Amino acid sequence: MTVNVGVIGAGMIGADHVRRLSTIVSGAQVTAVTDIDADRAASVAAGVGARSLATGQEVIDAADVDAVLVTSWGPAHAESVLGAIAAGKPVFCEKPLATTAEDCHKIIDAETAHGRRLVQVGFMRRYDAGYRAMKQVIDSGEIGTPLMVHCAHRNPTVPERYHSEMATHDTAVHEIDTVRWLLGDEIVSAQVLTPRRTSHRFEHLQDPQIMLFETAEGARVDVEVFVNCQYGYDIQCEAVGETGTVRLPDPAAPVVRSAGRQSGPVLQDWKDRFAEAYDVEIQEWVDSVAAGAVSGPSSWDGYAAAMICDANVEALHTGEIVSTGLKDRPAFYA
Ligand SMILES: NC(=O)C1=CN([C@@H]2O[C@H](COP(=O)(O)OP(=O)(O)OC[C@H]3O[C@@H](n4cnc5c(N)ncnc54)[C@H](O)[C@@H]3O)[C@@H](O)[C@H]2O)C=CC1
Ligand SMILES: O=C1[C@@H](O)[C@H](O)[C@@H](O)[C@H](O)[C@H]1O
Repeated sequence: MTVNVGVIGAGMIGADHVRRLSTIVSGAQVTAVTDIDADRAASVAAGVGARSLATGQEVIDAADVDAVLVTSWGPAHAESVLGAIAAGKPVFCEKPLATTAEDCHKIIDAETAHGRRLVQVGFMRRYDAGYRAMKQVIDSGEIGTPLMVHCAHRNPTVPERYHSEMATHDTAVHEIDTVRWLLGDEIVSAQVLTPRRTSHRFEHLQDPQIMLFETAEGARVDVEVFVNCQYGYDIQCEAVGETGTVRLPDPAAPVVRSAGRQSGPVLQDWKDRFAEAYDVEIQEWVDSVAAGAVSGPSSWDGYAAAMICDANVEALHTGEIVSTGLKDRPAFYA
């Protein structure tokens, strides 16, 4: 079976997923594309022989669209996801699921009323080979009960429009989801420490930030977000258990020994770091749609991330330890 995909939002990652669906992923084709920038939609659609349509609703309703991929701006996500659920069509939504926890909850309610899962959220690190290998080690019990996780998310620079809250919503949101998934545990509180600021930043930005989370089972998680580190895109993660540790491997790269020095490259762009993870993520989504059983990060995971991000932003502004207020995961999302 070929899954016909309709795409809402043909910007940077939308166009990249269209390319991926057309040239890398098997069992899928892009049949319709929309964007509020009609020229962009037309150009991306033409590149893969798809139709360009005027609105997201037209894409959702199209007879030749079996499943919907939402890659518009965050504030527009909820409307498209709710539209897809109303049409009974599987929908892959790039993070965030919605920009408010309230909208995430509307999606949970609509999906639950529909009676089976339709939504997958684009937390692609769960598809990265290194993180998957880490999870296998943790789940095997080899390092004992996890006690701590140390993470770092460093970008070389960010543009002026990036502000302090984005360190949570745009950046640490990946660690928030990844740690919940790695540990199979929920984050119950958040605190943010604000070190001396780097001079390599726009004046309005608190950079770096150290985020401290506690899980329901009592593990402690620290996430360093440093988005003007200058030297590269660097993602680090180490879980410490009662009897051992496991560390995320760095991407494979040649080690050069020359002129009395040993050196190797550091990636500069997150698109390169997670390129393979995106491929696997979209392939597994297509396969799950074809099999009629959507899996992967769920609406509940999107909601939990939104709640934890909100608590973290409050913690940034107040300096307090803030409870995430998350209730138990509903059986529907077990
Ligand atoms: N999982 C990941 O690692 C990443 C996820 N993202 C997420 O993907 C989403 C898109 O990000 P980018 O591609 O970087 O942004 P972008 O600005 O390059 O593209 C967004 C596109 O959506 C279009 N758009 C906005 N509202 C629309 C609507 N109501 N209907 C149709 N089109 C609409 C815009 O015109 C634009 O072309 C964001 O939610 C972002 O957080 C982005 C980068 C990486
Ligand atoms: O979502 C993303 C970007 O918005 C963000 O800026 C990067 O640091 C992330 O790693 C990437 O996955």
